[in-house]
Amino acid sequence: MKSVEQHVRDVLELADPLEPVGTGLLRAHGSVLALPVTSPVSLPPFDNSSMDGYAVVASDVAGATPETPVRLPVVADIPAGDTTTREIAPGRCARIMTGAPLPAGATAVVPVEGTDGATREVTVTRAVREGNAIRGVGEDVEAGAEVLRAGVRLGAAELAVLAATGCDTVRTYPRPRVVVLSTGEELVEPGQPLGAGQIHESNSFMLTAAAVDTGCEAERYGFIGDDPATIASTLDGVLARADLVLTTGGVSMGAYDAVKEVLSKRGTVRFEKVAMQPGMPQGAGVVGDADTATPILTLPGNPVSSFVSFHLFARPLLDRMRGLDAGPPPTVRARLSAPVSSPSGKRSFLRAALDYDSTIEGAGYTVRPATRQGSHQLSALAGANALVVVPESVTELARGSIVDVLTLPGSP
Ligand SMILES: Nc1nc2c(c(=O)[nH]1)N[C@H]1C(S)=C(S)[C@@H](COP(=O)(O)OP(=O)(O)OC[C@H]3O[C@@H](n4cnc5c(N)ncnc54)[C@H](O)[C@@H]3O)O[C@H]1N2
Ligand code: MOO
Repeated sequence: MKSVEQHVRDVLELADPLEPVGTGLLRAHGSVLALPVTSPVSLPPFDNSSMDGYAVVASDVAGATPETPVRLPVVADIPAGDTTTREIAPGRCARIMTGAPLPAGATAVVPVEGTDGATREVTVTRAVREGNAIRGVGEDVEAGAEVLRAGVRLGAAELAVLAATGCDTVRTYPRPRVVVLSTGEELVEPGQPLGAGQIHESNSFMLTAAAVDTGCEAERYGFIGDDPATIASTLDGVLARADLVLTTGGVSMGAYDAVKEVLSKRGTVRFEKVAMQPGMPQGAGVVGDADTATPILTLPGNPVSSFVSFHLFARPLLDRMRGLDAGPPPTVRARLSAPVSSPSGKRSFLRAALDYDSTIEGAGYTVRPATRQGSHQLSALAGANALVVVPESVTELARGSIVDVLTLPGSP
């Protein structure tokens, strides 16, 4: 059987990072920056006050106390946004608001709490040092400096720094467009009654959500039956609007495993058994014309198998497409709170709840494996935030063993 690592390598060969595009800031939220951004302006762009108060010459108020107040005439009133060029001479002051430009000649700001707040002649009762409550030009960012490097994921803070430097468009890797298509004659749309032998379709909801969580634009095509001609024409129809197609079902050894039948005759998809549990039957390749070939991963139909396959194979590929490092899934070491078993020769990915435990000496993680580990058992998947990895050569692990754990969205 093929190793998990080899299958990851083969999947990552299926696509390069997508061609970067220019995008407005909010549209770029969550995307990855393709080029570094330098600031054309200094931040702050001008010396300004960090407090509401009075711009003064610091030496004028050096001796100010409640017992020995200093009185200064107020020659100007400067709100934030004031565009007038202003200046104060020694012995005078200007009332100034937070964010307002510091008048020339001023060397400090006395907060309003250190004064009587008067508007014609102010009484200052607190001495301040030179530079007090002044935010100097460029003390945050100097004009020409790099503010974000290529490869950064744009979150709230990154969008703020971009906007602050006046940047309204950035070059980012587009979000991969993922189309999710499930197959199976037994499937029924949720909300509809079940007939004999039928189950409600769930994989396409799960994978569409997982793709969105991975920073993609995902389309739930829904599901179709096992008719090869319908599968072929449906795939042809979605290729043009997908950077990655994910299918589920129809890839094992069954007599009606139609995805395998259809894709064995077109594209480069190879169907293989990967030495893992769950998720053994996998297909990966590209379909469509050479210049527009679209990667496709055919994931197994069992819901838990499909979920685990997404995190091990689809997520790294999607990360690569959107400009991130497609490294191994994030992993922590944790202490098992219950014994587990695993088939020999396969790497198990057991659904589990990971907790950060500050009572452990030196602090650390504990991980509680779910009791229902069947690849059809969605109830245990729903409570899981991690996957315990049991190596191929290990069949039993005792409670208390230290194990590798893949973290999933929502893990501590
Ligand atoms: N003789 C063998 N049988 C099976 C093998 C094998 O090696 N030899 N492998 C087993 C393993 S492991 C898996 S995993 C499954 C994979 O099967 P398929 O990918 O062909 O998937 P299906 O047979 O279509 O469905 C499997 C299972 O999952 C349910 N299912 C399918 N699609 C959905 C969906 N969209 N939403 C919810 N549930 C779905 C389906 O009803 C089946 O119960 O094969 C084993 N068999
Ligand atoms: O590999 Mo299947 O995914 O065990 O259930």
